[in-house]
Amino acid sequence: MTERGVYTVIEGSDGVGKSSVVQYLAKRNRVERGVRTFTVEEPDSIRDEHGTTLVPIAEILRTTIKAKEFGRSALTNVLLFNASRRENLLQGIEPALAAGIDVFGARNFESTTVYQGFAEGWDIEEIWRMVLEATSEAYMHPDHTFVLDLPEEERCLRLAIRDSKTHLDTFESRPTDFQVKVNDGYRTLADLRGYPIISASPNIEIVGHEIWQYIHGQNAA
Ligand SMILES: Nc1ncnc2c1ncn2[C@@H]1O[C@H](COP(=O)(O)OP(=O)(O)O)[C@@H](O)[C@H]1O
Ligand SMILES: Cc1cn([C@H]2C[C@H](O)[C@@H](COP(=O)(O)OP(=O)(O)O)O2)c(=O)[nH]c1=O
Repeated sequence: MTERGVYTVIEGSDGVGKSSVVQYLAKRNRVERGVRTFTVEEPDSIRDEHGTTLVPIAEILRTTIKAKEFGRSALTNVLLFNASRRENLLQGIEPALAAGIDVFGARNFESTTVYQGFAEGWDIEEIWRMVLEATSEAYMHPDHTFVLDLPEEERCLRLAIRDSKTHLDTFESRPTDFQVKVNDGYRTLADLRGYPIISASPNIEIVGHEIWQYIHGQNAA
């Protein structure tokens, strides 16, 4: 019987380095361990090792979600994110894990908890109930979850550099008090659920290696 793949999630605010860490870990997993590895950066589609989109509807939903010209309530955001992750799970993540493919993901239901719950004020219990209805216990309990943490000034600097050529999306353009709730929300959630909080300040090799050691070393999370 094929051994099930390992699902690892990196969480944290916009611009802390989730995507960079996911790409670092996926590459290292392929090169050092020779394991087939996919990546998913919610709310985008899961992608294979060539960067090919496996769930086109998730990619389409992401465009709608990020369009700040379309006003919407917190509940609509919960529904949109859950629609995207349901299809990603059913068409991409679950079949990959069942086939023995490892999956590294940026964001999971903690993002909805923090952004739509702690920051936008939608009921947390209700969010968890709705995520579970759209997904599964396995989705809500990945093998590993890590939260990246970065001082607010460093985070803003990274976002400014990354997005200098593009425009800020629906969530990135929220006012500072929204962002404070997001940052605090991640720390609260990590404490509550026992997720390791990783400092995202050092360079990507150091941040990525620390998480790699958690996964494969003695500090297994
Ligand atoms: N450890 C790091 N040190 C310096 N810059 C980083 C580091 N990690 C990511 N970056 C840069 O910061 C920006 C945001 O990183 P990204 O991975 O896109 O964050 P996220 O996925 O959390 O939004 C990118 O320009 C990226 O190259
Ligand atoms: C998955 C998810 C994302 N979001 C937000 C966080 C981001 O601001 C935005 C996705 O933007 P994206 O650019 O894909 O992520 P990032 O900025 O981390 O690279 O959607 C939620 O509000 N709730 C959710 O459940």
